[in-house]
Amino acid sequence: MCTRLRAPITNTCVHTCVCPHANAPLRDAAAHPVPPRSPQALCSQPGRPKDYALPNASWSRDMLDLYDRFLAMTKEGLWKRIPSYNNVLDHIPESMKLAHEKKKDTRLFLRSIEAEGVGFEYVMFLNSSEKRVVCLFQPGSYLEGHPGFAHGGSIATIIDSTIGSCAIFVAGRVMTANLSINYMSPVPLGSVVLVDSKVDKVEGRKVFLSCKVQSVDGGTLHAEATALFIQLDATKSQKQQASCQ
Ligand SMILES: CCCCC/C=C\C/C=C\C/C=C\C/C=C\CCCC(=O)SCCNC(=O)CCNC(=O)[C@H](O)C(C)(C)COP(=O)(O)OP(=O)(O)OC[C@H]1O[C@@H](n2cnc3c(N)ncnc32)[C@H](O)[C@@H]1OP(=O)(O)O
Repeated sequence: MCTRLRAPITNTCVHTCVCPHANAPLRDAAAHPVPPRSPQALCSQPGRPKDYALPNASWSRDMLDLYDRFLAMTKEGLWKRIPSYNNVLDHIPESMKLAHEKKKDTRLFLRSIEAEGVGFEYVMFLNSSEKRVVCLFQPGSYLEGHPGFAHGGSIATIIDSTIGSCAIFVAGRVMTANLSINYMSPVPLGSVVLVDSKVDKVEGRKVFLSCKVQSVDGGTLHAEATALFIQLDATKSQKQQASCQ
């Protein structure tokens, strides 16, 4: 089942697919052990690229419970799960692709580690009316910085991508012009954090956003960030594209 979602400002349609199987009813975690669930088992759509933003065997109980909570909220219609592929072009509707953009052997940075559970395990949910994207993030063991904790660059990456996805849904194609992060508490590898981003204001092509990275129980503020994204100027980017043909 796919619902077409109109981004409020740029009138872009973004397909968000809510997998019928993934709408599993909320589990009573104590009563039911967590069966390993692979994306293929949950939601494989023939001909579609693999959607990585679905539970897999590496997801902890915290991650699965949080996922179930947000998935339940998608039923009320305010929240939509954002599918996630390993090539950035798979996210862009054909109508928004630039003429020269053809799929090559590239990978979205966050999806560049194929093995489950050792890289960026994450799923994003969009609340279009609040201009907000929340990302459930479980950093894997290959993202280590200080022993046992996620590298600051991996935190910056998940923040940049969450805030960036929020900016995209409000302003279409954007690029990060400025990202400022305060790190308050290190994120343990394997833990689950909520990356909660929102648009604060839009001034012409400038989109100002903010973001907090918190523990699931809300008790720890790991980081907070502000960012400026610039909506790409079609003429400029085409000019740039022409120059690099
Ligand atoms: C499409 C819908 C699909 C739905 C997708 C759904 C989910 C997404 C899923 C997958 C995708 C995954 C991740 C996507 C999310 C995030 C993507 C990551 C984003 C990045 O990782 S991206 C890489 C890092 N990023 C760069 O590599 C940018 C390098 N940079 C430039 O490319 C230019 O710099 C640019 C384009 C930024 C601006 O260039 P430009 O020529 O277009 O605009 P210009 O310079 O005229 O600036 C206009 C006004 O912004 C002000 N301004 C500019 N920069 C400023 C700054 N730093 N501080 C304060 N003010 C600033 C000026 O002062 C002026 O202000 P004013 O108008 O008031 O004078």
